[in-house]
Amino acid sequence: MPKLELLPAVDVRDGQAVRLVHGESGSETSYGSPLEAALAWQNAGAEWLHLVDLDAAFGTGDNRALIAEVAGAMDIKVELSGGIRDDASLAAALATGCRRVNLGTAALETPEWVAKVIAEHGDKIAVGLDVRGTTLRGRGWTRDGGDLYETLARLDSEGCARYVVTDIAKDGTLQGPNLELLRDVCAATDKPVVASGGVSSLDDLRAISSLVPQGVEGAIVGKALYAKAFTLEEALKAVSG
Ligand SMILES: O=C(O)c1ccccc1N[C@@H]1O[C@H](COP(=O)(O)O)[C@@H](O)[C@H]1O
Repeated sequence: MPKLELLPAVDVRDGQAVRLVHGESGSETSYGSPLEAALAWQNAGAEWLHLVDLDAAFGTGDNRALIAEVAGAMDIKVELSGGIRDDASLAAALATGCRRVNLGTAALETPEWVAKVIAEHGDKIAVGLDVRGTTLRGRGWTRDGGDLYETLARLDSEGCARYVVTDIAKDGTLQGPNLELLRDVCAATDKPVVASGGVSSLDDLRAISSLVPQGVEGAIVGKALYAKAFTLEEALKAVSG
């Protein structure tokens, strides 16, 4: 059985690495230079970086040049999110050399475009399913965007390669992941799922690891690393099997 992939997160707002609580604008805690944070995770042994342009996601500008600098400095695989909603933003994202992009709002608001880019780019496209309960949220998680399972069925039928599932109620809270949601999503799709939101401890990572046979491929870890609940080296060891 493959081991759980860990994706340490660097979320960028106004040029800084930040963590939010429940993804709410204004709840930021700042952790300094995004490049330094990303290099620290790479040096600690990460194989992936989850890199988010929060300003682009919220519609408060963008950090496109800085995101390109960070992605370009990485020797590891980069998953890029935030504000990728049309041909121009997708081209800019892919030009960073990232391994894949996450589409959020676009999957809710412009499904035809998303179907087109899934067909064109295959597994370079993942869709972020950011949910409250079973209702999807877009535009910086401020607007409802439909039913999780209806959208998942549509995206599956269009060949979407992978889903990044975030329980907004858990994100940035250090309250533990929503394992029930992950189980339910895995039961509804054959495609791999990356878990996001709530990881607080090595036991949480072990619990997510136990869902690898059901289809969970990876876990995004944010606040717990920045708050030093554990080190990335400890996390990688915990999921190494
Ligand atoms: O990661 C967050 O904390 C976050 C908070 C609020 C909004 C978005 C957030 N993250 C990522 O942004 C994309 C969605 O961006 P868009 O809707 O495509 O512009 C989503 O995949 C999250 O990974």
